[in-house]
This record gives sequence, C-alpha cells and structure tokens, in this order.
Amino acid sequence: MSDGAAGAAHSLHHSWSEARAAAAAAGSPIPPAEAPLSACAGRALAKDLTALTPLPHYASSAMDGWAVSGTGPWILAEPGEPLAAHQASPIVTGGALPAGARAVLRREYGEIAPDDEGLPHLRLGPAAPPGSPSGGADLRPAGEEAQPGDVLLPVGTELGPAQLALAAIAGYDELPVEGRPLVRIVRTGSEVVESGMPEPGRVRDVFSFLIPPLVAAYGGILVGQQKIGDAAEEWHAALADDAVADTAVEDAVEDAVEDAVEGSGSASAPSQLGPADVVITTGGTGKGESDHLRDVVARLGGRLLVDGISMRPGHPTVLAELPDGRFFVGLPGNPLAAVMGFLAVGEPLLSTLGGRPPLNTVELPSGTVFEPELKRTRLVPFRRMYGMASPAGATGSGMLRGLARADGVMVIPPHGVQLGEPVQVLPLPWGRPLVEPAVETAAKPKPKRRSVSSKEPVDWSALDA
Ligand SMILES: Nc1nc2c(c(=O)[nH]1)N[C@H]1C(S)=C(S)[C@@H](COP(=O)(O)OP(=O)(O)OC[C@H]3O[C@@H](n4cnc5c(N)ncnc54)[C@H](O)[C@@H]3O)O[C@H]1N2
Ligand code: MOO
Repeated sequence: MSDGAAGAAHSLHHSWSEARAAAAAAGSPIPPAEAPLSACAGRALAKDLTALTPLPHYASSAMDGWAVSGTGPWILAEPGEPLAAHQASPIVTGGALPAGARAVLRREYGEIAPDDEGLPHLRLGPAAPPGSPSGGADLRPAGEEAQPGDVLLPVGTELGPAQLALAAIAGYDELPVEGRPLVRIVRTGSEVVESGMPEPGRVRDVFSFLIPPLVAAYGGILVGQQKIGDAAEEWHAALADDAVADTAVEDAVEDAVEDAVEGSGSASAPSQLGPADVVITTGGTGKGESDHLRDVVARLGGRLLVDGISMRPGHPTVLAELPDGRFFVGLPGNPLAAVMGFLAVGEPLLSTLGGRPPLNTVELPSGTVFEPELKRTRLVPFRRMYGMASPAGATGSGMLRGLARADGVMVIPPHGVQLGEPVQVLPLPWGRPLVEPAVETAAKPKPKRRSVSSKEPVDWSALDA
C-alpha cells in the first residue's frame, strides 16, 4: 500500500450515513446523450420523440389481393404500375399501392376469368359482398397513424418494448436518452471458480448473480464483466483505462451494452473490457498481500473518498475517484458484506450519476431487540412478517441464506433498537414490497345493464368488476 493511500485511509473511515452522503455527493448527473436503440431499454427519453415522416410512410394494402381502380371487371396490369380506370394489379399485405389505386379487392372476393376476347381479367367472385370493393376498402393510407412533427412519445417516457418498436418504425436508429452510468464489474480472487462444487480453499462465484441486478436496479448500465486473479499487475491492467482509445474495444463495448440490455441482470453478462463511468471490484478490500485496490488507486493518481465504513458487514468498502473521472467502488469479497457495501456507496453513487435521488429508507417496527453496539451500524437482512421487520437469520458476512429470503435490510443504529420500535429499512430490488399495498376500499360503481346491439363490439369490462 502506498503512503498516500494509507494516510488517507485513516481519516476516511465514515459512518453509514456519512458514507452514503459522500457517495451521493461524489458525482453529478451524467448529461443526456444519443444512444443506439438497442441500448435504450429502461431509459427515459430526454426530448419529445416526433414523427419524421407520415406514419405509415407509404400507402399500402391491408390484404392480399388486387389493387383496383374504378369498377370491375378489371384489366390486369403489371404489379406496381400506375392504374388507369378499370385496371387492377396483384398486391400483397403491406405492398405499396400503385398510383391510381382506389381500393383493394381481397383475394377471396375476386377471380381471374377470360373476357370476351379470351384475355384474363379480374372480376368479382361469388363470395364478394355486394358493392365491393367500396372506395378505400382494405387500404392503409399514408399518415393514418401520425403526421410529420406529431409527438409520438413525450419527453420523460420510459422506453420499453412498445416504445422502442414505435421509435424503430418511425425510422430512428438512436434516441436522446437520460444520462445513465456505464458500469464495469471486475471480480477478483484466484480462489474463485465459475462452476461446480469447488474443493476446499476455493469458492464458487456469487457476484455474477448478485451485482448485475443491483447495478440495473439503481440505474447503471452494465458494459462488461471480468474475472481476474490476485496478482498486482492483473489488478492494474484491469483497472487502468488503457482500453478507452482502442476502437476495437469500443466496438466490443457497444456489443456488450446491447448484450447487457438484452439480458439485463443475467449471470451471462459480457466479459469485454471497456470504458465505464464506474468500475465495481469485488474482493481485495482488505489489507492482505493479495489486496491491491488501494495501491492501484494510488498508482493511477486516484483519490480515496471513502475507505472503510463503521458498519457490519461490509466495513472495508472503498469508494475512489480517478483523475479521468471514473469512480471505483471496492466491495468486500464476503458475499453479504459486498451487498451491504453496494447499498452504502454503490447505490447512492449510481443514483446520483443517473440523475435520481438516492434510495430512501422507510420505517418498520422492529420484530426483535438489538442491543447497543457502539460506533457501528448493523445491516441486517429481514423478512416482513405481520408488518414488522424480522431478521432473516443466517446473516453472517459470508452467508447468503438470510439474504435469499429477505425483503430488505434493517439499518440498526449503534445504540440498538427496542422490540416494536420503528427502524429504518432499505428495500432489496428482488424483495417483496416493504409497505403493504393500500387495500382498495371504495366500492366500484355497478355497471349499468344495457342491451347489446349485435353490430357493436361487446364490452366485457363488467366481468372485471
Ligand atoms: N486481518 C484482517 N482480516 C480481515 C479483516 C480485517 O479487518 N483484518 N476484515 C475482514 C472483513 S470484515 C472482510 S469483509 C473481508 C474483506 O475481504 P476482501 O475484500 O479483501 O476479500 P477477499 O479477502 O478477497 O475475500 C474474502 C472472502 O470472500 C470470498 N470471495 C471473494 N470473491 C468471491 C466471489 N466472487 N464469490 C464468492 N466468494 C468470494 C473469498 O473467497 C473470501 O472467503 O476481510 C476480512 N479479513
Ligand atoms: O465487514 Mo466484513 O464485511 O464483516 O465481513
């Protein structure tokens, strides 16, 4: 460890609330930017999305059949050629209407038969409704959905599948979206294995499952994951941002953004290196020989903002800032400690960078007594039972059973908590809601009985009442 880092470490030991405040104040919201459509899922539009052209942008057929002009019988013209009166040409659903077409005759309503001179012509078949096709039948006029300049989606709209589909059909390849932090995860530890039941001394990786959903829940976009061992040079190579100037790597990152968005929160997240606003490391926060985080921060000219938090578990958590503007969030290797470290500094940092307020605690009555434990906040996974927060059990720093059944995390102050006393709690993104959803008590008005005309669509909504 360098002198500078060691010197800073002592004075940077924060309380739980100081650490959260320091992380929230460390950065400022990332400005809006254009992003490829494939990287926009879950993000909010930074400007109104307007129609660039009429929607649809050309007049087309809504049915397979013939585009026709005037009344039948019709002389057959080549597909796509302009039609004069009493001419028709074959057309498929979605096909561009030829100039002069006034309607579409569905395939099942027409038949091709020889005329008096033995030439094939189109006439109405026996199944055709009388008078068909009426003018405009089975056409999709250009601009029937929107005119150029119409607002398709207002600023602030969260982009989901339907909104992205609308943007795509309106011809957009990129959208202006709210700024969101790009996040890279570097998992460390030569003892960590990725599959199977490891031998003693080795451990199965948990962070590829735990961290990506936390990143996504608090507004980060995962752009890459990497696993390294314990060598100092490996750490340095992984955390130095040499990759930024490398266009091949930038391409890889673009692919990674797409993969991360498609499989958001999945364990099969990409493993490419790439530029990121925030790098989250796991393990190596201790002061052992294989713990290099603080050294690398010092070597890269960075500054420790938080170096240890008076909390349990997760006390060795680190937050650092680099001269290139990146942040490092150093999470302890113990699984539960890492989640708590993430809640302490990762969540407020990502929320701020994404332009959102940090997560708020809510109050629940404590289902048990916590004796005082001076100078240390305890973070305890709990289950909501009968409206109270009850510790989930098996909540040691290296354990996961408690977390696996928890709805949220109790923030126990150093002076302890009495049974039934309100305690601050934080939600977990995968937990049940911490507050019971309000029960709807107002009686719904009884739907009026009315006769249903066979021509009107039937309103089945009364069945939902
Ligand atoms: N002498 C001291 N030793 C330790 C202290 C201390 O104050 N003095 N603090 C302890 C506390 S508290 C914690 S928390 C850990 C922090 O450890 P590190 O962040 O340095 O992490 P590692 O030593 O690399 O690993 C700790 C533990 O976590 C397991 N691990 C690591 N990565 C993974 C992973 N991807 N999936 C599952 N488990 C993982 C690793 O095998 C170790 O068992 O330090 C204490 N020691
Ligand atoms: O702070 Mo450690 O996180 O208790 O195991």
